[in-house]
Amino acid sequence: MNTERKLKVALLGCGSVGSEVARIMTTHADDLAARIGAPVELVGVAVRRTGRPRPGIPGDLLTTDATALVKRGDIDVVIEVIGGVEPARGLITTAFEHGASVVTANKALLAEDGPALYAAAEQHGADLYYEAAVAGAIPLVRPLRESLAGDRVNRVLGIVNGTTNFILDKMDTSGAGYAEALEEATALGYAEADPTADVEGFDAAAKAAILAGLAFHTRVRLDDVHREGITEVSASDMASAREMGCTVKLLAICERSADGTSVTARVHPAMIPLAHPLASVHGAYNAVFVEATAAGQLMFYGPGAGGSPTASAVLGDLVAVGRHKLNGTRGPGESAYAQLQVAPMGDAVTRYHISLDVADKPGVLAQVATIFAGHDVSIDTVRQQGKDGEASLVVVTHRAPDSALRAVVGELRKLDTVRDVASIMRVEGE
Ligand SMILES: NC(=O)c1ccc[n+]([C@@H]2O[C@H](COP(=O)([O-])OP(=O)(O)OC[C@H]3O[C@@H](n4cnc5c(N)ncnc54)[C@H](O)[C@@H]3O)[C@@H](O)[C@H]2O)c1
Ligand SMILES: N[C@@H](CCO)C(=O)O
Ligand code: NA
Repeated sequence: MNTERKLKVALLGCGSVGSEVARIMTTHADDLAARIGAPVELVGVAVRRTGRPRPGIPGDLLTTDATALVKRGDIDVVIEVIGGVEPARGLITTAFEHGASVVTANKALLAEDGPALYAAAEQHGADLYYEAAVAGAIPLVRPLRESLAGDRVNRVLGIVNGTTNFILDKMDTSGAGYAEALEEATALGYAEADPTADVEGFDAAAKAAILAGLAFHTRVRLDDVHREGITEVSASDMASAREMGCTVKLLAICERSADGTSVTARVHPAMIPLAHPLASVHGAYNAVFVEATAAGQLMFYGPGAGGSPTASAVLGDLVAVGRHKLNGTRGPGESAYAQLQVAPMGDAVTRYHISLDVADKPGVLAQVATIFAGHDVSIDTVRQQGKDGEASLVVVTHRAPDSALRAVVGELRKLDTVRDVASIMRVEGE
């Protein structure tokens, strides 16, 4: 080990993740030094307020001037765990300009401006590592960026948001409504005071953009990802899923088209069969399937959130980046050479579960079936239950383009005999 040389690290942000990063850097200092090849020295911690005691962090390391910290010029690695787009973006760019490599957990920033960050890293000969940004502790970024770099990934499908998985799991197991389940997620500290990013699917969509970019070697931005959150999922949707032998999960799905020329990325709630491994992902856990031509199907599972699990991923990146710094090498930069077209949601191929309230009289089923046939959508199953001249009809389709399925629903709504389209949910995982 090179004890003359120290790896100087600056930490930006000392919240849930940052405080755990600082703690593990101290408690595992000897192992980290042995693995990197030089001792790690935490030279500064940027916080919003310095007054509060931070166990294990000497007070003289704390500063409220993050910009001055990243401009010191002697920092090897900046760890950014502030979150959000600004000031994180400016601080990371300044860190590169002053010779540091960067480890970040910031999916929102990467999904918004990843290419510019990569370009800045490239320009200054630095590393940009972000294993913690997707699925917390679960190694997923590095497998896609490195281990599977020789294969052709065709699909990434999984649960990448712990908060929403906790809420949906609670609704499924206890019959609770959405509001009640969200309240419990907030009380347990999974959901933040403002849970919008999680429940509206923004967090999962940012992760989907990052995963799609890595999987398909193509730039995919947050705006390219079709996004639906879980706020409209009702206890009755959950009950119909159960009746079909399914549960409801918020899924992120990134797929290469059948002809290989385009990709789609989407986040939405979907029914999945109880026998599917994703149905057994409970609480705030995450799980992601990666399907590749040579490798076949791989499953990654584990804690996708929380201070300590996320710090594990940050520290793994610190070791990788630290080794490169000492050896004067770099890890992989951006790989977006494939430049595949990112197709709209209408091109995604999926299945629908549609519940309709209809008039219970001759010819209604035929009318409904004609609309499906008119858009080339094949019906898998139909279930009807009649009562007092009205009937509830549940139609499950085979796979079809989302645009065709949406057109079917539009026409069904116009039929006089269809009183209400009570719910529409996609079905995945079969
Ligand atoms: N918590 C998780 O489970 C988790 C999992 C994966 C990724 N992440 C990501 O990690 C990052 C940090 O998340 P967190 O949960 O620790 O958030 P957090 O809110 O607990 O911590 C962020 C900290 O940054 C501080 N901060 C804000 N502006 C600052 C500034 N200008 N200078 C210095 N400090 C500043 C805040 O005071 C806060 O203490 C985010 O990008 C988040 O998306 C979090
Ligand atoms: N809010 C995120 C944190 C991890 O990225 C979640 O619930 O999964
Ligand atoms: Na990860």
